[in-house]
Amino acid sequence: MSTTEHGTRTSSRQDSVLPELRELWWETGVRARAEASLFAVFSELPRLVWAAIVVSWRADRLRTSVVAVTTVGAGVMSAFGLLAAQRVLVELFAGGPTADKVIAALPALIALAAVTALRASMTAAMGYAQNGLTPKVDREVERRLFEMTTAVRLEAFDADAFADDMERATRGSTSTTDLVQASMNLLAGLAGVLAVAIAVVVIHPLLLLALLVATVPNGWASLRAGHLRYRTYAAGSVRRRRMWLLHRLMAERDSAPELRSYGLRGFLLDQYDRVMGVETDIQLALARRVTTTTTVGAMIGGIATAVVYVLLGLLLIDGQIPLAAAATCVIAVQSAQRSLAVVTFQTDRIYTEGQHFRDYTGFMTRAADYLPPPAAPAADAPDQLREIVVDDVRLRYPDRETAAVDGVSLRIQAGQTVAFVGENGSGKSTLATMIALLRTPTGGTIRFNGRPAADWDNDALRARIAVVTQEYHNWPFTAATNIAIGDITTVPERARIETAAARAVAHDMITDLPYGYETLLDRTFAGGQDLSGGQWQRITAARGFLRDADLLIMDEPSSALDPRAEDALFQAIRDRQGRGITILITHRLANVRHADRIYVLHHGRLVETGTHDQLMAAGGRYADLFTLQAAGYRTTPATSPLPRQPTASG
Ligand SMILES: Nc1ncnc2c1ncn2[C@@H]1O[C@H](COP(=O)(O)OP(=O)(O)OP(=O)(O)O)[C@@H](O)[C@H]1O
Repeated sequence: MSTTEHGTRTSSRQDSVLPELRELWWETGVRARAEASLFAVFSELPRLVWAAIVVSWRADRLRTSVVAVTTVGAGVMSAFGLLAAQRVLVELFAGGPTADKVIAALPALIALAAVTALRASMTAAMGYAQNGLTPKVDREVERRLFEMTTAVRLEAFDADAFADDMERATRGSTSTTDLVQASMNLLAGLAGVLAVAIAVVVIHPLLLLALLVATVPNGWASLRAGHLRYRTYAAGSVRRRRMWLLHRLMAERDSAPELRSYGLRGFLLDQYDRVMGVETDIQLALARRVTTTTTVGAMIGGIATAVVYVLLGLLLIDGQIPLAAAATCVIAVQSAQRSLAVVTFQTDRIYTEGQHFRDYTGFMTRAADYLPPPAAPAADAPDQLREIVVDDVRLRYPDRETAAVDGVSLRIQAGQTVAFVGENGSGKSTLATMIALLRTPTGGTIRFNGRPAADWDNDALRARIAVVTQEYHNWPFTAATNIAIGDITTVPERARIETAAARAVAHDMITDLPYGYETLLDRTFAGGQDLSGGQWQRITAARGFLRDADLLIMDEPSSALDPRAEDALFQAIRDRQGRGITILITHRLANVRHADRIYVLHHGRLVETGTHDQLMAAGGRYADLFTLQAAGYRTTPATSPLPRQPTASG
């Protein structure tokens, strides 16, 4: 079936709910807010404007003060301007020779020119201060977000919907500048409206009511349109994430080879059509509703303005107001309409951006629950890690029925090299991440030199631990910095970096690169290079060796290494024996033979413990796995000691 046919097929059932469009918990809350009444919008406004002022104040006090003063000043000048204009008209419409009328109007004319110039300079100063505020507010908010996302415990990333929550918070952080700007423009618009209202009331109170009638419908329409747009945004967060994912899968280098070798083009384009079908439909429905709402609002607004002018004419004919006052009133109506248009537009903006801003502040509050507890007063770090005791430790991931690590107890002492072995998913990495203080156990305790982790200064304790994880990250930095990440203070210490690289069999490979240690390891940059999987693994192993930590955890450090590199790496690991603690996780059991102790995990439980010889003699799970693996290296086929895993074909 062609792509177009796929598209047609899916567009005919656009309303069907695709499996990936699952509604998440936070969307329910967002929808409730998005469905708030107009009354709720207005009642929310003062709080949002206040929040904007607080953010702005924190970012730059001087510029915030300038904006506040010029906003009020410009409003006052508007009122004076109108009153001066009325004075000019009164003098010009009075009886007598024209020259006398002009001379009489001259003081008011000079006053009008002065307040107009003053108002213009205040508006210019306000604009200048606002432009300077934008980058400061951006920085203030974004930095706080990054401070939070880099501080939360790893568990946060396991929690359902945390990624969505964070995506929306990122959007919210960029909304803050808009919120601040809109709040200031709103206050400026309100000052303008207030000035006109005061001037109009002086002329005739009834005109104030007419003014409101002329502007409220447009205001309602623009508020409603903003409200609809937000609802659509809220409902589309999961879909947008999916689109982003598809974009990456179809347009990026990493997925390009598999996409072609497995012929995934049609499949992915079909996925795209499905998601976009739903998206397009929703956007079209939104456009229809927004257009209807704004058109109706504009029509009612137009009728209301006509009513205002008719009313003015009637008052004039009736002799209720003089001609000069009526003329001033026309100017006032137009000025008020301009200011009120600003007010309603900015109200809409504040409401819309305010929702995103609340996503940001809400995320910051929720994410704070994942911050590590503050260090105990006077908490310190041990001089050297002498002993690690894992006592009945368990960890269950959110949304998982069973514990990944279930009641594990063990003791590791200084100088020991221990190994965690077991089948895939048996809990080895989870146990190691708890010992590395990256995750907190949901039960039991881990003690370092006899004290629970919570009683130590965790940052200082972590500095004594080096971890090479299975899911290492290829940082877009130079080869030298990629290794220095293991102890970022060593960036300028080339000798240490090179020693660590040599231990991880990475030195020669790095010097062969076009710029040696200064080669940028990311092809997206000019002159950047990419490495093979095994070469990256050597770099990450070097990262682990750099700190010469009291505790080194190596989780599958050799899965991509060639036999020679693997042998050299394990030799370097063995060199630590008797000095520091090393925890080794590997499926290549030949490499754990030298370990002082081997812990065998199965379904999260510790099922066997001992040295290689003890475990082989016991003839249990370890012996089975080892014998099976060893059989693969024999030249003559051996009978498998393990029952084979059932296959799909039986
Ligand atoms: N972030 C996570 N969220 C939910 N479940 C997880 C998470 N990480 C691991 N698990 C689950 O916990 C169990 C133990 O995983 P773990 O990675 O500790 O196993 P492992 O023994 O290291 O496996 P492998 O040999 O494949 O590396 C598995 O069932 C896995 O699916």
